[in-house]
Amino acid sequence: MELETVPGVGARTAEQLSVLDDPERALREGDVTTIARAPNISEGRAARIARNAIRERHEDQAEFLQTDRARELYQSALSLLQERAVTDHARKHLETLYPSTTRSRIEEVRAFVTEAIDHEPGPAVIEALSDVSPIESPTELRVRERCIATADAETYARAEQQFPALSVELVDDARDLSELARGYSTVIAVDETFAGLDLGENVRVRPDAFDRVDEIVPERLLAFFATNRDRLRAAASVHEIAGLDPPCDLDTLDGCLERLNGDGTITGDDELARLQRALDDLDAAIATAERVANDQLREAIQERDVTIEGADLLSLVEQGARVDSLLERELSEEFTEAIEAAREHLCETLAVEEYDAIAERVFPDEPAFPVERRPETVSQLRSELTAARDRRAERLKSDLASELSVLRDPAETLVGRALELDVKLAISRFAREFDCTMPIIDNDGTGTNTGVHIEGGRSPLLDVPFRAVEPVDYAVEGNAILSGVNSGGKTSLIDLVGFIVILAQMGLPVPADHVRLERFDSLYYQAKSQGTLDAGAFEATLRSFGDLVAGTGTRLILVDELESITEPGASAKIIAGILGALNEQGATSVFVSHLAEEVQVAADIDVQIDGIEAIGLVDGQLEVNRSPVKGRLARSTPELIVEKLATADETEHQFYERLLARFDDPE
Ligand SMILES: Nc1ncnc2c1ncn2[C@@H]1O[C@H](COP(=O)(O)OP(=O)(O)OP(=O)(O)O)[C@@H](O)[C@H]1O
Repeated sequence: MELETVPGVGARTAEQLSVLDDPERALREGDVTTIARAPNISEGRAARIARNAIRERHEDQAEFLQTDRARELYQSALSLLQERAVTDHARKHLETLYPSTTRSRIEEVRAFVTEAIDHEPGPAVIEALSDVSPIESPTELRVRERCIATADAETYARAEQQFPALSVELVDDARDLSELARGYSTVIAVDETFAGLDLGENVRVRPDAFDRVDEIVPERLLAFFATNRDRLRAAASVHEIAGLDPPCDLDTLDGCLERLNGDGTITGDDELARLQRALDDLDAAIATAERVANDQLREAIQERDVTIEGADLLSLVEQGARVDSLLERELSEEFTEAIEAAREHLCETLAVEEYDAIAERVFPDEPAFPVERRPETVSQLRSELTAARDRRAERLKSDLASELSVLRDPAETLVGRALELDVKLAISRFAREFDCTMPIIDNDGTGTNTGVHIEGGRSPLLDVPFRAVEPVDYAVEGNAILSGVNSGGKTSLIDLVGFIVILAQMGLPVPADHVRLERFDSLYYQAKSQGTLDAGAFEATLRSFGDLVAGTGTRLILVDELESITEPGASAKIIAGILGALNEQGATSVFVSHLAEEVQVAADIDVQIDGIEAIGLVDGQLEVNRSPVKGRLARSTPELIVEKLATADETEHQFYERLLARFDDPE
């Protein structure tokens, strides 16, 4: 059962969802597994609840964003937020924000946002966030040197479940147990019945093992912290830099992580390091010890004049003695010294004085030249060192795991909060960079249609740098036609209206000084057609308006130059008809049109006309007042140019004046 196809929900399968009790929160968090764990919800039910919540959310969103252009505007809003997030997790999480038609949902996000925009998005936090990523579960591990033993079949099944990293062995009796101990460095006997028996050095009776999983298999917890070491450190520094309240003592956490290698082994312990080094250097140290002894002996032999009486020599030869006995007789002192030197060298270079008894056996007192190690005692030394190292490592792991066990949940919270801060900072940066304010969303149910009122709105969607965007004021209540000079900013204005309404219903701040609006049930935005539509496409467009006027609920309708789809005369009649129907429904609409007058003439109702006016021509360029003037039909660009020619000192100015008069009185 895959949930990962749904944007905003973490890439998890239902199998991985152990529990799920709050799908709304899960959606907000962007990851169904981060929600509170309630033990009595089955995976199947959890997945069902999640799917329903996701479906509802999509239906909500699909209902609100009625057209491609409306969906594009939502995507733009999302992208502007996502560009300001540092982590993939936050980008995904931001996708869980959507324009909702539900008041409670909008208010819930607004509460989150209000807190979010208080956070200062300083460069140091942003930098620290780049190393944070969601907690990862380490791969399943197997510990081979330890096993669980029980004589009870039920306990066996339970142990198999609770100790997946260990082998679980069924034994008959204590003898079996001792037998088993030969194959493992530690056997954990979990039955009470084994308590008090003498079971050998490496058998431990732990009836409490089930309550102390982390102590019995510290590797599991250590692997978790080792896998997440870097992101935990990054999340900790995010907390420090941003001044967040950490869920645990960060110095303690850091101290623990300091003692852990990336592969889950222990580091920074002198004793463990000493034993490990001794093991690593064992062969080399023995070879050098041999050399030390032999060099010393060689030198001693060279320096000595050995005088041996013929009779002694004969007796020795007759006894079949080799040169060793000669050495023993003649150079015993030197030999003892050389052997001593070898042992000392061995113990010193390995720094394992406590093993000097074994060192004595590696280089025994029996004279020989050259001096050579005793291989069987070398391997004994090696196993003793290995056992000592393993015991030490195990103790350290166990100690560290017991310190870390209380940090397991805080660790998840730590990373979770850092990631959440990334989401908040993305919103905060958006709000700060685009000078946003929280819009006022009027309560519904009052029967009044507030429409949309924007003061000082600045669109981040324009192709000019944000600082160069001229603020616009615009209010629409009921239905209006927006007229205006070419390139005056009509399309940009209805984009801004749609964009602000989408942000507001997502629960987000809007790029304006002041915005007041009603909560709409849907946004219908018909973008400008690229040219005249063929009969089929024209019919489809008309049908969509048919559905629109037949629909219910509070609607915001934005339409850009519908006249471009067909002939001007027919267009004016159609627009007038649609406006009449929408008026009856109490919808809010803005129709951008160059046919404002024609529509007004064709309409049965009083249609408000607003105009984006050119103030004049500067160096052949139109100077425009981007805020529409209410109730005024804007003069067109051609009119302005004719006016300029008529008023200028042109020889043909009478001709231009006559042209201009036609604009004043089209009849
Ligand atoms: N508020 C503004 N501040 C700065 N520049 C703006 C603003 N509004 C629009 N513009 C600039 O004017 C250009 C034209 O705007 P827009 O396409 O919205 O005009 P229009 O009136 O719809 O044009 P047309 O009549 O050709 O459809 C934009 O690309 C943008 O560069």
